[in-house]
Amino acid sequence: MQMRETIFALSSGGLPAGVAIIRLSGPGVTDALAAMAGEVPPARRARLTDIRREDGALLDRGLILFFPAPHSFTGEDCGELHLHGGRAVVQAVLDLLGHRPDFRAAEAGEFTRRAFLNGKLDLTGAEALADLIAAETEAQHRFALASGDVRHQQLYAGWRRTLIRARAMIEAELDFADEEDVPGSVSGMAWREIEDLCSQMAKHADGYRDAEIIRDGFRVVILGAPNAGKSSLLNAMARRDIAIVTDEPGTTRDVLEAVLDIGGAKVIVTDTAGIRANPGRIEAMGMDRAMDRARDADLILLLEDADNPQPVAPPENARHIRVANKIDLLAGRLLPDGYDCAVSAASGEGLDALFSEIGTISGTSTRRAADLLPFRERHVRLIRAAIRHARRAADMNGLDLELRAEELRLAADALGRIAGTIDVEDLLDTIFSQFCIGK
Ligand SMILES: Nc1nc2c(ncn2[C@@H]2O[C@H](COP(=O)(O)OP(=O)(O)OP(=O)(O)O)[C@@H](O)[C@H]2O)c(=O)[nH]1
Ligand SMILES: [K+]
Ligand SMILES: [Mg+2]
Repeated sequence: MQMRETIFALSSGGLPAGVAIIRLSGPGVTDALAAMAGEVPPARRARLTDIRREDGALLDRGLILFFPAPHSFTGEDCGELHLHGGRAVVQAVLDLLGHRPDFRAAEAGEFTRRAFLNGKLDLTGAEALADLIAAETEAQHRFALASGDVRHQQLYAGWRRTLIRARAMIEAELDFADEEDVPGSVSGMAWREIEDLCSQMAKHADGYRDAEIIRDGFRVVILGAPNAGKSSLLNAMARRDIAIVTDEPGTTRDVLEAVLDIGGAKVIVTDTAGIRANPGRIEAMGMDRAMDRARDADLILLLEDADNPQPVAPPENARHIRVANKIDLLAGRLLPDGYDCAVSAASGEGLDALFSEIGTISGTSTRRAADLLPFRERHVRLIRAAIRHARRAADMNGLDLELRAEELRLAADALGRIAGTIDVEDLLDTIFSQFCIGK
């Protein structure tokens, strides 16, 4: 796809910086490079050169690179200017580019959007790239790389081919026979294959919860009676004073969060209001919030004062471990049975063991970071739609073959939308606007 306008942007981070990289893409790249550097450098070779305005004024001395179409990120002619990362240097070069005819500043994600339109990557590839740029933890980093892996595209494309092939077989049968679906016929085989495919797709879609945990974080909620030391524990885990700690029961009313990196995985720890019988009115509101968070948690730490245990019941079916706090107060006395971990939020004792316990439990999800998991809700929705149509087709035994073929077409189309093979125009703005400028 040939665009008329050449786009440019500062693609490196904030200024000032050691080096700033300005990226260009579009039909005007060669002219712009020649005008600024005297000549276009050989393809894909960095050249150190003076960068000058039309009137000959020197703006900087830096590296320029030229990536001729189609072997570039966007598939168009692309250029890069590696400048000294001063604000005035960069501004002068951006101004110069902005004054060229048919040049304009790129919008967020526009380079990647052009790459998609030119077939350099599919939609899942673009989404994985956005995740790679956003990745902060080691698990998110590994996950984004796995998501962008060609095996991911092949998996969905393979499923789609199976559906298209099955439909072709059924349509062939339509052409040759008027009678109903005969067991042992060609389409009988196709139906078994569709059933297998549906279970495979369902299993894949179920992995989305793990994907969410890797991307958005594993949610740990501290729950317990007033004064168990919940806020103290949050502060100790985060090594910062996030929550107010006092010896007054009922200090915490709101939910407070800390985002931690435990063993390379993102973990969100939440402190909540203490739970007790006969609370005051405001306290009761805090308790409601606490229980809401606990219901949504991936893991609840049921915290008790080891010296004065007041157990609190977790929400039904919620995954939880029992943690004893204030073990420094036991002074030689034995800890009662039934705790999974014992800590002192005051001294820090036992925190490492608690972290490693949380790491073990969250690890069942984060260890899957290198697996092929659906990594966007959009994908899961489309996979589930594909399963629905394919199952409908398979279950319509004895029914109109034409209707069944149509359901298979709908199933294949749903999968095609994941990669952006078919009608995605409406999606593009949503997906590409999530990028930063210059990508
Ligand atoms: N000795 C000792 N005292 C602790 C420990 N952890 C917390 N405390 C004390 O226990 C009291 C209550 O601590 P908080 O962290 O406010 O307890 P909380 O569970 O958040 O209380 P609420 O927000 O009121 O529900 C404070 O006086 C803390 O200093 C501990 O490990 N050892
Ligand atoms: K308190
Ligand atoms: Mg508190």
